Amino acid sequence: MSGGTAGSGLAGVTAGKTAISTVGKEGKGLTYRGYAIEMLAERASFEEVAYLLIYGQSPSRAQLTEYREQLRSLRRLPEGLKPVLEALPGNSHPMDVMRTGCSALGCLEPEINRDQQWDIANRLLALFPSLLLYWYQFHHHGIRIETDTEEESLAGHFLNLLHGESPGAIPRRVLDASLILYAEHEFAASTFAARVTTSTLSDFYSAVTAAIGTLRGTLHGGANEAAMALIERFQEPDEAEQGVLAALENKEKIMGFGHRVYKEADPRNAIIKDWCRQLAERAGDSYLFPIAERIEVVMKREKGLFPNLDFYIAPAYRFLGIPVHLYTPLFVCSRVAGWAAHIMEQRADNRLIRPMANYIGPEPRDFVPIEQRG
Ligand SMILES: CC(=O)SCCNC(=O)CCNC(=O)[C@H](O)C(C)(C)COP(=O)(O)OP(=O)(O)OC[C@H]1O[C@@H](n2cnc3c(N)ncnc32)[C@H](O)[C@@H]1OP(=O)(O)O
Ligand SMILES: O=C([O-])CC(=O)C(=O)O
Repeated sequence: MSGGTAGSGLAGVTAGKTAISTVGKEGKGLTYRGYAIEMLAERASFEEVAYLLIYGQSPSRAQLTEYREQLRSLRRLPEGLKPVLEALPGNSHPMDVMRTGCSALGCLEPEINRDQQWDIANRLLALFPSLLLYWYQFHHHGIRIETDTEEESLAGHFLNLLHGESPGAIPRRVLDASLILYAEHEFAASTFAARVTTSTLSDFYSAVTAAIGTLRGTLHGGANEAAMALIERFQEPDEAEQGVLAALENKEKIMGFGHRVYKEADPRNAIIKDWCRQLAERAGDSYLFPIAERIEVVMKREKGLFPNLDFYIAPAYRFLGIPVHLYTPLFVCSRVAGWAAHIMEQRADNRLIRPMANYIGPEPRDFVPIEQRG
């Protein structure tokens, strides 16, 4: 883009190279390190995918066993973090808790040299569910939980800390699949924020903290909570249809629909929708899933728009008994794997990311000192 102005919001601009994933490339859909998302979501585990993203190759069986063990050993909160989490208000948005918790960890366990980057990535991956649920249980139920469980997977660990018991196979599997779907997405806004921060030679925690703050907004990761808020407004599909038509008439955005890169469909949607349908059947649900499906039909008919990953993940998480304000933090718990891979990739071939702006302000003019102004 030399000379001209990039499209608004950098739409359509290629801003760098990556070997981590492809998004919306013709014939390639969504791949992590060359593997199709459909195969990963069906056949792999989240830990396997995190390893693939962070280390650049699939683990052997022995490596995966060792990696799971390593992550399990990193779940305990540092003592210094507990008072910080306890001091935060109970009515904070949990994304603010994630952002502050990550930043505080950067003070408690700072990155002194680059060789630590793999350890820090794994520590964040292992610790984020503990951090979030320690704060949540302390403020919402008045208890100080132990954050190391015997659960093998992050999904099982999260549900165990949330519900206080080991989850069943289906909830564990669905949450695991959703984490695989959330793990990585090329130069999404939060990842780009992490790369910009990294490009100044800043530390790992600063890059992840910037990414968390960027994910929080409803045009990005915050859309999953906003989608649930929309779906919950309605009691049945006809009401949802009328409500969505009225919102569109008002030029409101329907969260969980559309995408900057995908033009016809988000390949992750079919996978999460299928899991959501299964959970609805298990729960004997007769309204959440039909309402969501009606909204999908209306959005296709009225706007030609399709659901992105954030839409059906919302009712799926509801069926898993996850409070709505923990949806975007769960996105963090997974995406930190992708962010970590991008931070490392940026560091390996770094140049300061610093574009230019087209100036549209006033022409040069004389400055009038304050005492001479009216
Ligand atoms: C995991 C993720 O982060 S996926 C993204 C999650 N975010 C959301 O679901 C938020 C809702 N979706 C959106 O706001 C957008 O589709 C985005 C932000 C994802 C992509 O945005 P952009 O590529 O900038 O598209 P933009 O916002 O310009 O939309 C293009 C047109 O489609 C419309 N449109 C796009 N998405 C929506 C939507 N969800 N609801 C209603 N209209 C929409 C816009 O109003 C605009 O219409 P216009 O040309 O008549 O003004
Ligand atoms: O790629 C994007 O812009 C947003 C997205 O779907 C993701 O981060 O998963």
